[in-house]
Amino acid sequence: MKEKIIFATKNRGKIKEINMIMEDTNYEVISMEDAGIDIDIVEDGSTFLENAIIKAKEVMKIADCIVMADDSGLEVDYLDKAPGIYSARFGGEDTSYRIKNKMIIDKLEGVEEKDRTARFVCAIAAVFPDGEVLTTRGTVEGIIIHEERGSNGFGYDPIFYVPEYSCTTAEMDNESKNKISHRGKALRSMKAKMESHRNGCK
Ligand SMILES: O=c1nc[nH]c2c1ncn2[C@H]1C[C@H](O)[C@@H](COP(=O)(O)OP(=O)(O)OP(=O)(O)O)O1
Ligand SMILES: [Mg+2]
Repeated sequence: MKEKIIFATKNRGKIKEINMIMEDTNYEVISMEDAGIDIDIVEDGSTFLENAIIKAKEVMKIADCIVMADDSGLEVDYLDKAPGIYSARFGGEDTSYRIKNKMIIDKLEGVEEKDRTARFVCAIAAVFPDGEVLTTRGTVEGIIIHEERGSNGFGYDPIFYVPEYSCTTAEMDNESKNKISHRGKALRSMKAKMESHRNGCK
């Protein structure tokens, strides 16, 4: 029997990527929705890591299994690393990503290629029923292009171009994106940490 992990997110794009990465483990990842948990979590931490821990601990209050959470976002160097932890709230929480992406492109109008660097950052926290907390982080470097490209992924993927792969993360399939992404890196580190920390504890 696989051990259950509730992933404390309401973002379906994340869940898809996460399920693929966790497929080869002894864990069964279920979404908050599948777990019947519908709570609004206030993400008032000052770092990705703090917010990931807040999300996982909030769900742990009403769960009986391992809870994991991801807090992630886009850092644009020219904008002093904005939107950063405010990525989901940038331009308003309910504003579409078509508009958010356009807002970022507009803010970079006239900015030359070398100054359009950006990165996706992902912090993951795993909280265990015994109170232990494990955390990891992953990043991927890219540049902000001038128009949206691609329709896979979610969020800021259509404007995030990865030079080494000559495409945006929205032009990659889930498997390719997971190989290089902030979330892929953070979650694979978490899998490794869980193996070394938790073996024999159960
Ligand atoms: O791979 C990614 N590809 C494109 N955009 C991404 C990615 N990863 C994070 N992002 C952006 C989307 C959102 O604006 C913010 C995450 O915000 P964040 O609060 O962590 O997630 P969320 O509110 O969508 O779902 P939840 O908090 O329920 O997990 O960064
Ligand atoms: Mg959020």
